[in-house]
Amino acid sequence: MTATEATPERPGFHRLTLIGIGLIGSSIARGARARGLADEIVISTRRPETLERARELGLGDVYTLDPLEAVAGADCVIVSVPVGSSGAVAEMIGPGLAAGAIVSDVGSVKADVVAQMAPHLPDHVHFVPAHPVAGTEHSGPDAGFAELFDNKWCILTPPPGTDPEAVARLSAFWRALGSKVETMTPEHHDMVLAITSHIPHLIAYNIVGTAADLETVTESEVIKFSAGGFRDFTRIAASDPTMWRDVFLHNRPAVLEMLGRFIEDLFVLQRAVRFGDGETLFRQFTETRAIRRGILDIGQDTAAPDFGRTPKKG
Ligand SMILES: NC(=O)C1=CN([C@@H]2O[C@H](COP(=O)(O)OP(=O)(O)OC[C@H]3O[C@@H](n4cnc5c(N)ncnc54)[C@H](O)[C@@H]3O)[C@@H](O)[C@H]2O)C=CC1
Ligand SMILES: O=C(O)C(=O)Cc1ccc(O)cc1
Repeated sequence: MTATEATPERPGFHRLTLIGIGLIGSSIARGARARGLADEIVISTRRPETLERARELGLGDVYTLDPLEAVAGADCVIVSVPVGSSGAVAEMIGPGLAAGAIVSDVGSVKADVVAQMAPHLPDHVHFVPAHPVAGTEHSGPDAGFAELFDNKWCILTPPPGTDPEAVARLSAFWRALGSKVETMTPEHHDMVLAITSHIPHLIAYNIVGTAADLETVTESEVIKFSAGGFRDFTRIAASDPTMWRDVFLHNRPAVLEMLGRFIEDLFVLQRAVRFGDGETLFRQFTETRAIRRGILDIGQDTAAPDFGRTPKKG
């Protein structure tokens, strides 16, 4: 397939450049290769060891540490680095981007990433930020797999005035990778993801930390008796520290808003426990059970952070 032949029915790119080749970048590479979505895949990353590993795994066709060389002649560039590095990467690649290229990312945060990247991108490219709501607690090029995006959402947040054809081409690419695509504003994305993904990760990091402190008192009991719920939290709390540090540093307003609401609601439950208010507890648990059943009924469970359901890969 060539770039000129690509249509929403026959999606794909001529030269697809992936900057960053960890869990998400390498899953895109594997998926694009498996589904014939690029004539050529160019891979660039910051560390020579990671690039060498990508080469050993055969993830692409061209490998370079030079981001400018990587983006030359690319009709699509996808940046898959921790969100705190998005601006620096955009600054490096900006001068080398070809006219008409689609530039995208996969960051878990959108408003701040758009603010970091947009000033460095020339007017002659189409900037279509994206977030595949699909992942695992693993990271690095070995962790990716071609099916990661199957039946998962990919959210696009194109700035107002973005060429609809570029949005359609990137949507078609993500659909061909297996995703369901939805478009929204970056600000709305950040609020939704704060409560559905970012706060759950913060809670997991916190509860495992609290339990680890207890463990020093009770020796190995926390691990020994850890039943379903806690084990699932430990999976989430094993997620990459750099990536998650960046998410919390770059989605502060939405995370603080949702954390405030969460803490208020937690106090209500704490009060109910303290005063033996079984009615409040029962009502709350009944409501949340109905929400879970509703999610399963409409087949949307893959869209939510899935504490423990994703099979371990890589
Ligand atoms: N891990 C997950 O479950 C998901 C992650 N995301 C987003 O995807 C992005 C990448 O995450 P992962 O692939 O999980 O991370 P990862 O840690 O597996 O890979 C990150 C890659 O970026 C490279 N890198 C870091 N800084 C760089 C720089 N300045 N220039 C070039 N390369 C650089 C690293 O060497 C590595 O290859 C993040 O923005 C994250 O928020 C989105 C959906 C799910
Ligand atoms: O591993 C899990 O359960 C996840 O929640 C993966 C994940 C992490 C970050 C995202 O932005 C999207 C999905």
